[in-house]
Amino acid sequence: MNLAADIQQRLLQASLAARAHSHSPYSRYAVGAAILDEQGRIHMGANIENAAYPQGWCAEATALGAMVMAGGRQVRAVLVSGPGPDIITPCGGCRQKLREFAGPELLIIAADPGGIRQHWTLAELLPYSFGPDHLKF
Ligand SMILES: O=c1ccn([C@H]2C[C@H](O)[C@@H](CO)O2)c(=O)[nH]1
Ligand SMILES: [Zn+2]
Repeated sequence: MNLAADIQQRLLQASLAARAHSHSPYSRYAVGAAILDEQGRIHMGANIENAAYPQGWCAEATALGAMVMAGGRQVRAVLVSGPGPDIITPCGGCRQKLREFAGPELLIIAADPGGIRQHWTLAELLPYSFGPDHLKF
């Protein structure tokens, strides 16, 4: 995995700070996400649940929205933090949402308050993915 250690630490701190804003009174599973965009900026998000359960959304979705509204269009890396001890992995829907703004080489990092736990590429988590290029037929 080739993302500088200091940038990974910045993503970790941003993700944990975002996680503190989680609105997750139903699952009590607070999640934070930090996205590194093509301009080297970091965008943050937390999961936001809803009393009408299906209307809640994931931390990755919040962070993607923040990135797009700031003008970012490429995700270079994403760090997702959960409560631990089990390693968090982005849900299937978020893997696809990330695919819109990144290719198979996207670095996905999992963490918890104890630190970074795991690295994957998007290709590992979403093989044979459907992406924007499929619509250039
Ligand atoms: O990668 C993940 C996995 C789960 N959740 C949220 C959705 C829900 O609010 C809670 C429990 O599933 O965690 C995320 O935000 N990101
Ligand atoms: Zn998700």
